[in-house]
Amino acid sequence: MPKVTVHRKAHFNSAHRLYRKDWSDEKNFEVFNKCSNPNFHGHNYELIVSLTGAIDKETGYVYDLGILSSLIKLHIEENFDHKNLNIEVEEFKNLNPTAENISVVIYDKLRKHIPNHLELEITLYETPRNFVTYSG
Ligand SMILES: Nc1nc2c(c(=O)[nH]1)N=C([C@H](O)[C@H](O)COP(=O)(O)OP(=O)(O)OP(=O)(O)O)CN2
Ligand SMILES: [Zn+2]
Repeated sequence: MPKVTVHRKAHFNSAHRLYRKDWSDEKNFEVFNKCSNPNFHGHNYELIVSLTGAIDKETGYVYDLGILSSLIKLHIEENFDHKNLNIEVEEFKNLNPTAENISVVIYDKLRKHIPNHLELEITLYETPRNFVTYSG
């Protein structure tokens, strides 16, 4: 049975600040540099959600990309788009919103809505040149 991967792209624009509350501004600047600016900065995040599995004999689908698009809109875009991640998104109130941590949060939010037999991979571009992947 061949396994095929389907991908859906999405995007959201968010502000964030990389820092630790228990460090001084100086120490945060030493480690996170300009990304620790106390006044925040923003990114146009590009997200790719990938599902791998067998092709369903009846539908010819691995998974309906229309349903995947709706899941991403409901669970990711509505929570993250045009938000300050540190202040407005519960998951990052005590978690540094690095691309690594954001991709794990996205994975955890989507995993529970995706059938168990499908593998899920998150690819998150923070800038056109900085991106991370996470697959659980
Ligand atoms: N491992 C990680 N490193 C960095 C992260 C991250 O999430 N994980 N994030 C940042 C900052 O958010 C920063 O804002 C990224 O912007 P920048 O350094 O300007 O990235 P560019 O790709 O635009 O930079 P160029 O060097 O001009 O290509 C930093 N590191
Ligand atoms: Zn940043």
